[in-house]
Amino acid sequence: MLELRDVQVAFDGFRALDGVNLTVPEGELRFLIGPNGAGKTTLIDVVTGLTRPAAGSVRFAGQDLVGRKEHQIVRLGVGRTFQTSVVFEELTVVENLDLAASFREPLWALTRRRKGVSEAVAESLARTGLEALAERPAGVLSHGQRQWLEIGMLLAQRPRLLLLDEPVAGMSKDERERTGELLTAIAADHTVVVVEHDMDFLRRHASTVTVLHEGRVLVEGSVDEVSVDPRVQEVYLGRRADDTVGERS
Ligand SMILES: Nc1ncnc2c1ncn2[C@@H]1O[C@H](COP(=O)(O)OP(=O)(O)OP(=O)(O)O)[C@@H](O)[C@H]1O
Repeated sequence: MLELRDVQVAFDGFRALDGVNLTVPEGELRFLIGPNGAGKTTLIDVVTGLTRPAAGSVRFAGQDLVGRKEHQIVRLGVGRTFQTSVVFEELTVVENLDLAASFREPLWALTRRRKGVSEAVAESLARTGLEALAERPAGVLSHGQRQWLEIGMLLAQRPRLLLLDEPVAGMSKDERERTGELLTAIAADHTVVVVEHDMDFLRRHASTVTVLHEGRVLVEGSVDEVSVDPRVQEVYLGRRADDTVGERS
């Protein structure tokens, strides 16, 4: 379980997070939305140790995360994707997965590794549906396949909590659908937090949505509850929430 209490982050006096309270129970697929600058990426940065909050607590699976280094938080089972790609184009799909998986292994395990793919890598390939592309260089993947590879690279690290920043941005309709199914499948045995703006996507795949605005949690509820909430509509410039939310990125 992930729990943020009264988390505050300030950049030169500007309050990017202004007292965020958020609880994500184990095994939930939680969507995080909010206008540009609402603090969504900052929230992920705080959980993953990239940004240290000025105040508040961040707990995951009984551990306090504040003050820990990024790699320590990864080892506690928290993984994230970035808005920018971390894939090595010259390496094959399986090599990228292998490299990601090795991040959590001690050095002796790397030197003693047998030939062939590890269980974690094989599982990631199967889950993301990339088996047929395993030996292709990552550079030849389509945009959608590349995003799945990044999710696979996270899975290969065997996290318990995954934080995904706009995983369907730039994807085709079919790719979005497959990603929604993938996220739902992953949430069967992980806790997943997804930053996403696309309202159609949320309607199809989200159960609970948290709306951030100006560094605070504005509303939390089902997609239907959230999209008709007057506070959410007002935040999205008084237009129909589903129009505006869909446009922003
Ligand atoms: N390192 C930083 N230094 C200064 N200001 C920052 C920094 N990181 C974020 N901010 C500011 O904090 C606010 C929240 O940013 P954040 O990226 O978390 O928003 P967001 O909700 O993810 O927005 P977007 O949808 O545009 O990605 C923004 O006003 C941003 O300009």
